[in-house]
Amino acid sequence: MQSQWYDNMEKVKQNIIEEIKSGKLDPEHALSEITKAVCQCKIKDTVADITNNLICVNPESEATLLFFALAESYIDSLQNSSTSCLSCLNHSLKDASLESCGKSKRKNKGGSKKQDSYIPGLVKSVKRGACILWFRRDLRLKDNAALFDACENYDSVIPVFLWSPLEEGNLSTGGATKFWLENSLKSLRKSLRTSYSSTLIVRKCDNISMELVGLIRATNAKKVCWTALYEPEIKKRDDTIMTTLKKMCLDVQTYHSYLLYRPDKVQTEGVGLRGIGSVTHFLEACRLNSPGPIGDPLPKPGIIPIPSSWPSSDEIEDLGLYAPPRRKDGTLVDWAANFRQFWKFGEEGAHQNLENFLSEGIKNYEKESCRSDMPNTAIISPYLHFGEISSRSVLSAAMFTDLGKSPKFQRKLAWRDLAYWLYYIFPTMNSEPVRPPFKFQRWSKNKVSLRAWQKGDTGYPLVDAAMQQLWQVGWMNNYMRHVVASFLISYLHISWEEGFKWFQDTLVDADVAINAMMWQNGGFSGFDQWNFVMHPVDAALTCDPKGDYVRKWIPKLKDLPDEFIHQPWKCPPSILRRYGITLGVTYPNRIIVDLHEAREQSLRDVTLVRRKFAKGYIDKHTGNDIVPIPAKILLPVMGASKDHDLLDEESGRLLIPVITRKEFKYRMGNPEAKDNPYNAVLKGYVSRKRDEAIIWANQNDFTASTINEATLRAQRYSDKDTHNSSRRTHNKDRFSSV
Ligand SMILES: Cc1cc2nc3c(=O)[nH]c(=O)nc-3n(C[C@H](O)[C@H](O)[C@H](O)COP(=O)(O)OP(=O)(O)OC[C@H]3O[C@@H](n4cnc5c(N)ncnc54)[C@H](O)[C@@H]3O)c2cc1C
Repeated sequence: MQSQWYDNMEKVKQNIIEEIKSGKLDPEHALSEITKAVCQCKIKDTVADITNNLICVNPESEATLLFFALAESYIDSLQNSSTSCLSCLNHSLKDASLESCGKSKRKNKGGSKKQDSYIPGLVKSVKRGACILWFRRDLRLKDNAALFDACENYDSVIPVFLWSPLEEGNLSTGGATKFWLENSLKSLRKSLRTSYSSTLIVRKCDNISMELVGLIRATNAKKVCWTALYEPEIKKRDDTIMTTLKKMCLDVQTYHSYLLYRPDKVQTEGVGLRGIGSVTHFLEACRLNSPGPIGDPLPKPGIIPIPSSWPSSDEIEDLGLYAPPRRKDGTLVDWAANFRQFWKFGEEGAHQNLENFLSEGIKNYEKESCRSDMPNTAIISPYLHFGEISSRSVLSAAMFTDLGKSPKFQRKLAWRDLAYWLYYIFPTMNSEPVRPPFKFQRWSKNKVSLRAWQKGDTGYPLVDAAMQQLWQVGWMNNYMRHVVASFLISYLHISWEEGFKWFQDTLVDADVAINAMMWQNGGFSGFDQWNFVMHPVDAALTCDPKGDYVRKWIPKLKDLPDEFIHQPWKCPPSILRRYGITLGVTYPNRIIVDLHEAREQSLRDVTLVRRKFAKGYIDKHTGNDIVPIPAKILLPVMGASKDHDLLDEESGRLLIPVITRKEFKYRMGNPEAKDNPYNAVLKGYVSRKRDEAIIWANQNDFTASTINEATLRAQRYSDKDTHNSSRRTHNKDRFSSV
């Protein structure tokens, strides 16, 4: 077959060359003849065969390459004749190959997934001057479609990173993320220099649009491209930049690789709006309505063509991303010293963590991703945030390993996309409750409690260890985020907004969309609502059973025996003394003692607000909260489905019933109830042994049993109370199986 099409092409070529030589055909016309021959199927069967059977199945095959080499030889022989016409041929070839690939893909349905949107490296374009590649949160060389395309099609590629504190400041830019960004940029620039003799131009500016225009003029660039981001504010800014550049007759292109599914393409047709906010609903919407498979990751580009001269650049340090404060004596407070120990920044670090996870951690992921004392999760969130690895690469690598097909891990990646989709629909998700009545929730303004939580000084070792980890390395696993969020919201009664702000500043993966979604869900007011509350002691039985995690992050408690490590207030004073611990001095006393009462107060506060706004905000039949959203906001995501039953004609709003915690519904009907059959507090794996050990230690230590008697009695009483009120029939932590 190969020789057959080669003969055909050869015949076409000879004919055309003869005609050019004899003057019957001018070169421009010749090109259109070739275009017709190839694309309008004069040699239809051959071309279709090749493209269908070779290109899609194996883009690197000899036959495929030969096919395009032949096409290229025409281009070369006619190089000087007409650029516009050449590029026209090139486009036609590309279109033809894409079209045929589409046919082939359909034939291959159910078989291996292939790149659906672009076949790299098949058609060598006529190079078209310089291209500015505007790096943002895609700081990688692998699977970077914008970079790949620029390298394929332009004479030179100018990698640029622009930092405008004015424009980006509100969003992803807490202290920890800025530190991360600085290091990530350094890593990218190093890779560009060592592997490609290229570089990264960085500039600090006020107005990114103007800076880009300046760069275009200085480099005579013909194109600017970038990877799309989806935060509403950034998108709006980017749309304006695109309009400005297009007015300059520039070629401007955006690529979509930040997420698995573009938020503006996910629709609820066939799924409806009920269940919105849950990952199951989201995945179903993607399954039914996504435009196509996500495709395979692209390799790094072979070469990155460099310009003959580089525009000027600031130093990365000049961007002022990491600006540690100075002491009075002038020395720097290098608060990120531990970050450097813990993290390997950049693309290499991302792939290393993923590989470690896929060879080890994933084995325990399904059942024990909650463990804070073991590296059972991927630890890739900051890399995903800054695009040092694409989520497509993560998914694809995971799918290669049997264990990586773990549904739980895949769902976690979907959670990330869900957050962006919700933020796209609800652009104020980071600043106001999605459920309107919760604007009026009573929250504590106690600054001392907030500070204690932020600094890890609550007196609850599990909470404090997590907040210490956050402070020292900018990260904690998902389970621990739930523990500290529950403590802030349900026990300290401090608004989720404070938690959101603190996380934005201290997490290296701080991500407005995800952070806001999670804090709203924890703070009762999100599209979803956690049906659990983490108990600050009992959760440890699930995530840190021996206390190793606490010992690591609070070394002053490290010598405490296992049974006291999560509740030092129960430890006999003689043992505390032996290990040099004085509660209230070397380690704080608990900022709240009666956890049960604190939780009850939280329930009362929620019930109060729900009762006050029952009319219009609670579904009479199910007791679920209702979120009213103007229909016009949701029309773009609804496709052809209209969800008529949810439409309130009078107000033009869709009244969407949302997931509501069972104990809230129970309390609505029974506000004075003393019982709580749906108690959401997770008790962890109840350890009889641990409780017995505590009793024994206290009975055998005279000092303890006298001095601490009152406290212990109160504590036992409150424990008993909480325990009795829980009607759960099994001890397994529900959340760990989510
Ligand atoms: C209150 C709260 C705030 C959070 N804020 C952020 C944040 O600002 N940025 C952030 O990236 N994650 C946030 N998360 C989600 C989650 O805790 C982290 O993504 C996860 O702990 C990162 O660790 P990992 O890479 O080992 O995750 P893995 O468990 O290995 O999961 C792999 C990837 O899936 C994604 N993912 C996992 N869980 C979630 C989730 N619940 N929601 C969305 N995506 C998820 C992340 O990109 C993660 O890297 C928050 C969770 C809570 C409870």
